[in-house]
Amino acid sequence: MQRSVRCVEINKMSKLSFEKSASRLPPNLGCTITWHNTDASAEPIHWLEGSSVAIVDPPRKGLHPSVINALQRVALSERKAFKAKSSLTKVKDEKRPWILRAREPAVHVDSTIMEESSGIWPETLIYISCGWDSFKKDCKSLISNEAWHLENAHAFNFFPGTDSIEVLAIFRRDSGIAQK
Ligand SMILES: C[S@@+](CC[C@H](N)C(=O)[O-])C[C@H]1O[C@@H](n2cnc3c(N)ncnc32)[C@H](O)[C@@H]1O
Repeated sequence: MQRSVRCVEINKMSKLSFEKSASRLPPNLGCTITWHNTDASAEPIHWLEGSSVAIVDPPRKGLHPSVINALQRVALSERKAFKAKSSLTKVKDEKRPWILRAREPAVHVDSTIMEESSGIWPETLIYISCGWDSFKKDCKSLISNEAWHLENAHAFNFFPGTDSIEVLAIFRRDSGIAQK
């Protein structure tokens, strides 16, 4: 299967940094990397489907409730119902101009066209946090119904002299529950 990385970012200005970072990657990665300028909270299930690993690096306030909800449902095998619901929102006309619907990549690294994959859902969730309080809240929600379990978490003081703590946490989907 063709390996791929999909990057989702609401701020269109980050396109430049993405392109700069992508240009530093070695050639022939054998991997498709795309950058999508969109609101990940509008249709989170779309971005989770087809990914074996999800990496989230939310702002200080933490993950949007819709993303938490999608992650819980993915882990609890409620994907079918959720996907059906998600397809309905797909055809619905979006009246809110601030909601971006850029499913097509704005930047595509590598020439391979990425195929829509289905049946694959994240088994691993990597959470990078710059907000300790919101991380604790999100962590509680993710592990509350045993959807995910926290495998490992490390705190980093990237900015010595400040009380800013970055947390790198790894969650795994509970395989027993995922088989349901
Ligand atoms: C802590 S920063 C991480 C940025 C990037 N990962 C990096 O290391 O440079 C959080 C990022 O989430 C983006 N963001 C916030 N809400 C979002 C949303 N609903 N959908 C997609 N991106 C969002 C912000 O624009 C911001 O760039």
